[in-house]
Amino acid sequence: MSVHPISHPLVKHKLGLMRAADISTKSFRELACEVAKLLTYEATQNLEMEPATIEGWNGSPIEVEQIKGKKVTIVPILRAGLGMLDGVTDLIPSARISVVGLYRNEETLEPVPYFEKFVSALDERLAIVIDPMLATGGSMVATLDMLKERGCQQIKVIVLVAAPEGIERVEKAYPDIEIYTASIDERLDENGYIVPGLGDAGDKIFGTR
Ligand SMILES: O=P(O)(O)OC[C@H]1O[C@H](OP(=O)(O)OP(=O)(O)O)[C@H](O)[C@@H]1O
Ligand SMILES: O=c1cc[nH]c(=O)[nH]1
Ligand SMILES: [Mg+2]
Repeated sequence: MSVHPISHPLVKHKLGLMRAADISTKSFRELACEVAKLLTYEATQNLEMEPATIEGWNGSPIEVEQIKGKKVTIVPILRAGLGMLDGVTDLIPSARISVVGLYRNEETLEPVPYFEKFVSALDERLAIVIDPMLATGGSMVATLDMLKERGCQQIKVIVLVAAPEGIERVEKAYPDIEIYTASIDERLDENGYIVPGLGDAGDKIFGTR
């Protein structure tokens, strides 16, 4: 597995703003979307291209490059993953969307599934899983299990913040998966929250704090 911490100044600056204790719901939501967009740009850098011939402005045929017919499904993990969705679809507007609903049991920290709706032909698609937080990694591994069970072969993960513990858990279960993140933070605290982290990303995006 490769982990790609994205150190672009815009990503670092915007993520830094998201860490402020007094950030508003509006700002947190806007920044989550903007950082997601920048990470999507990085995560799609090596998509395969193919040449195509089109009619140019003066009627002459011209050679252009197009993204090779790879179908994409974006997979937000509810709830918090929805806060990144608009940023990703801004760059990949024709992507299909699969949804996975999980919440973390506050005592065991294990993921509890409550919803799933996948698009068809997962075996032919690149899946881009999005969630702001990769903490223990339980929610992400559960989502990757669902995708793999349905035949999905190419998967990328985009998270705003990752804990080393979560990266390790995903790496153990799925060594072939690439993770794009705006930051690898220090550690998890005794309640399974990422430090320094962002706090509860779902609560901040939905205003349920
Ligand atoms: O790596 P893990 O230890 O599994 O923790 C990360 C998960 O926790 C958060 O979701 P939460 O359970 O708070 O649900 P929510 O998005 O509905 O707030 C977050 O958005 C991840 O999905
Ligand atoms: O730090 C964390 C860990 C899990 N879920 C969050 O929203 N934040
Ligand atoms: Mg939450």
